[in-house]
Amino acid sequence: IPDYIAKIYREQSQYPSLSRADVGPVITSQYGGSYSNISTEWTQQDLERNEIVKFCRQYIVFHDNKSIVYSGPSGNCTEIKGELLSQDSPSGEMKAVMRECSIKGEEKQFLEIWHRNRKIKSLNLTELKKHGKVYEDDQFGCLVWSHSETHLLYVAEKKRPKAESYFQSGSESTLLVDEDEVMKSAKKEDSVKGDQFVYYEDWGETLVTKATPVLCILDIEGNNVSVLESIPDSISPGQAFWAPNDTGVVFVGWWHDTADANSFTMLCVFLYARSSLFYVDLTGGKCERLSSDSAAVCSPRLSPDLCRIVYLECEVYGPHQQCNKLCMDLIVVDTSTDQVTSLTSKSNMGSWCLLTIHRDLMVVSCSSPNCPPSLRVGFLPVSGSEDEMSWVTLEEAQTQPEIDWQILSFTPPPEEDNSQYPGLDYEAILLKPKDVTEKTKLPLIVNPHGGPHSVIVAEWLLSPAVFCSVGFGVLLVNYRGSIGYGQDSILSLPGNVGTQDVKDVQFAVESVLKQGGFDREKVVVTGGSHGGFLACHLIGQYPDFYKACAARNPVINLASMIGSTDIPDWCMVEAGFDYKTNTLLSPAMLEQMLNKSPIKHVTQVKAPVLLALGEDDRRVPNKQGLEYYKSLKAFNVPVRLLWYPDNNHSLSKVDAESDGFMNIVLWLIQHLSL
Ligand SMILES: CSCC[C@H](NC=O)C(=O)N[C@@H](CO)C(=O)O
Repeated sequence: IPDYIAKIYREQSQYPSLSRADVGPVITSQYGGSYSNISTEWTQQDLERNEIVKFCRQYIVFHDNKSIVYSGPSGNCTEIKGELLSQDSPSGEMKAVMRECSIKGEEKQFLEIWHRNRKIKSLNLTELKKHGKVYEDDQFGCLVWSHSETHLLYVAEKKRPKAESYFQSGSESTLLVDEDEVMKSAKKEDSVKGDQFVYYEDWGETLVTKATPVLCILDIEGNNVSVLESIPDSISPGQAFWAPNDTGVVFVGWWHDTADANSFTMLCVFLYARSSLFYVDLTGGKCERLSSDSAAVCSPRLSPDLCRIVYLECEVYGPHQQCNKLCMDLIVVDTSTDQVTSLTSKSNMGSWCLLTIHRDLMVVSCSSPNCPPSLRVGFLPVSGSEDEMSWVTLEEAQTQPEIDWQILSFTPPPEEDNSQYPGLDYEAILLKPKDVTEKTKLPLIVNPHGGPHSVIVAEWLLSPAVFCSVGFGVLLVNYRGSIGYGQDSILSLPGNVGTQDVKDVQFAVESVLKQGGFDREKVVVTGGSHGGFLACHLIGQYPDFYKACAARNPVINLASMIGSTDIPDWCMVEAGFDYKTNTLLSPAMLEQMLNKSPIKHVTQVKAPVLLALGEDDRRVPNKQGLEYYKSLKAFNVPVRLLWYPDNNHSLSKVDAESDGFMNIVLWLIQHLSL
């Protein structure tokens, strides 16, 4: 059995995901036709190399600016190695690449400029020592060409003064005997004694080692990098772009509490903290705030007519991922009328993701739980004709015939309605193996997502697809509090975690069992993070119902986690309190946190538990899972612990993800006696 399942996992993991698409400028060919080049980036697990590989493929799309006349690939796939960031220039003539490579065992970062078929510049940023490592993450990182194509804007770690010990050999000035030596030493880099072991607070999970971002500009012609000095120390900049005419730069600035603005050890930083849009004028150096100073903003974009900035805004702290994100469907927002229209209402594809739009030419990735991602292009129809939207497929994907899926809706029973936010429904996605006989009663895996304010959309999902291919039904529950169902749904959950979400999942499972087709004696639960919190709650609150459980980095005890997670605000908000950085926890607050935690029900647990923990998890520190492991052992519940070194909260390194999957499926099979 394990070999058979591993074979299916290997096959299904070979479907790549689209991570990016760029549309080049419209080119008129010598025969009069117009075309655009589209470059796409994909990712795929490479089980042999134990890496997620990134590759690119180009396509050519002939069009008349309204519809597509002809399209197709213009080459094969090429693997991308060492690229941290890349960006084509607006004219399409040049490309900038931020590259990391190892030279004689030392990691170096280069900024390369490519022109047509050659590399015309390769600037060793590490040697230049103007700043620390470049930020390549989605939160702060950017690489943006100026409109004039003469400058590049990016974010990097602020240069830190060299730190040395008071006792470092040669550091004592008395050892310098002649004056020349004293002069030479003064010219050496400034160093700070005694700061070698000072703790630098960073931005937490997935942003470790990133503490103090600065905006940097490369003057391409002059080979000169300058760090923008006029941004106040109390603001960490990111997500930047050039203002029209390149006279300034717009960016998101995260405010942080500064104890000492000149030291690097002052931050009280969570990405969910207050942030505003800023403009820094490059001629006079003035930095001004453009948006409110009491909200959180992100994802600013300059409109194509260069007249407006579009960005997302939400309240500071409160539930993470509260209503400020468009997802689930591809929609058009008419900014003059506020009307929202679906472009994909006629499609049976579960999920549409807009990768880019350039002069109304859209590039999308679409997929379903039974169909891996395919690449499509199409022109945005004129307002009112959204129904006529027509898509051209550039890269087709095969529907998996053995998987059936549907979206289910649930209305909580009256006693579970939330009196403050009444009348909220929720949904779940059910995957079932196709072609099973009427009499077959399938085992069911229940999987609530994490967050809790996130969502499982009806897209291609590797693990559920493999579970289904080997004979399990999979129920993915978007309980009340999931995103995509409005702010009321999100707000209904904080203060009610461990009850409302648990009951929503249980009600969904009971409803599915009533429909028939599943074996009531073979129901198991899996989940990661807050999904792991729910899985552990469910086996504690319904001890005879679930026959096995598998949890990735689960939240076990809010009271013991608040002091060690990188997002303590999460613990307070989800437990039902307002968050302030200077709140002192009282015994009553800690008691409320404990009461809402799965550890409260540990003595009831009967289901065997598989725990998968990341050694470097900063979000839900592995001590949480260890606390549960020790308690389960103390109460003689079968438990197995998988420990993944060099892995953080997501356990998404290829070996961890594939090993985790195999261990989970075999654990469930073993404890269901399948
Ligand atoms: C203190 S972390 C609480 C759980 C975590 N929430 C936010 O980061 C979580 O559930 N994460 C989910 C989804 O983001 C996960 O799957 O890791």
